[in-house]
Amino acid sequence: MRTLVIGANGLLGSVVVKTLKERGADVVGGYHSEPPEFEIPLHELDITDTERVAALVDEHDVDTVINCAAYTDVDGCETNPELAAQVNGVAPGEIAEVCTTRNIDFVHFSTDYVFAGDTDEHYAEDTDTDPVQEYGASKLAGEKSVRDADSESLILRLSFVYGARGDTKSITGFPQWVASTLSSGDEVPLFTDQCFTPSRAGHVAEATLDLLEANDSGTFHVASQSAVTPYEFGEQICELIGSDESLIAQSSMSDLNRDAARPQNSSLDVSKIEAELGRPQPTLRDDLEEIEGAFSDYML
Ligand SMILES: NC(=O)C1=CN([C@@H]2O[C@H](COP(=O)(O)OP(=O)(O)OC[C@H]3O[C@@H](n4cnc5c(N)ncnc54)[C@H](O)[C@@H]3O)[C@@H](O)[C@H]2O)C=CC1
Repeated sequence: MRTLVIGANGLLGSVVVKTLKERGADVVGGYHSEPPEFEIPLHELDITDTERVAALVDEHDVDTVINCAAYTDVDGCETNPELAAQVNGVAPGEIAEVCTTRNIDFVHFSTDYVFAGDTDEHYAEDTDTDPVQEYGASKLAGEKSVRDADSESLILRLSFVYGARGDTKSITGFPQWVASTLSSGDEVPLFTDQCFTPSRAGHVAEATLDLLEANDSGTFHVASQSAVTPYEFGEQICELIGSDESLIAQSSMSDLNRDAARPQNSSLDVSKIEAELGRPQPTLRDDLEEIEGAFSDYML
């Protein structure tokens, strides 16, 4: 099995590369500007350049393409909707076309932000979509373009991706910010009015490869079974590193002036993938334990 991972320097992409290598697969990586720290064939690649994607697929004779690249800056997408539409909407469909004409597997990732987030329910795969910002609209367009081009593709919707990078093993983003701020003894303001089911990158990578091995296709939600607010997520990080819980302060989404609206509750129903893989999705506590070592710099 030889797999082309596009977006190999992103958080999820780096973890997918690592997981493929652990499973003994040959991996080729495409990255946008900075290469990841892997000893595999690496190529600079813009996913909007479909001819280049096709050339790499042919050059390396890959049998699977996993697209982890996306324009993930939610506020950036709001002010630059044309770029969002091109990178998140059009390009994934063109790559799906490249794959289907060669009869090779294609995996694409989407987001909980395709939903409006104005209900208390968890969203199932077949719930009506209604994104409230350009990022979600562009990702929804990407789902449609992929499905239209390749009905056998796998589309995996994720929610708040976090984890330890596959190459450097370091944590990034929200958990890193919370842990480093707490370990410096500073207060961390965290929203109590937003809710999601965080997707740990390592868990997503394992589930993705298991679905591929089982020859699955279609749309699946891959996330934790725990629906939490950022405040509750922060509390669990605080407990993990042994910090002072009084440093976590309650805040509200309206305290921040951001270009794009966010869904209030974008929690994903994960029962479809649980039934398919025959195992429960992890709780947030399970997931944090898996990457406990990556918090060692912040342990108190
Ligand atoms: N980060 C999150 O909280 C969530 C992410 N997702 C989805 O999960 C997937 C993986 O996201 P992450 O790893 O978290 O994001 P990330 O931002 O860490 O990685 C995205 C990668 O795409 C690359 N990229 C951007 N534009 C590109 C282009 N034109 N050509 C080639 N590469 C390009 C970036 O350089 C980056 O390395 C994406 O499809 C994203 O939409 C879904 C839900 C939540």
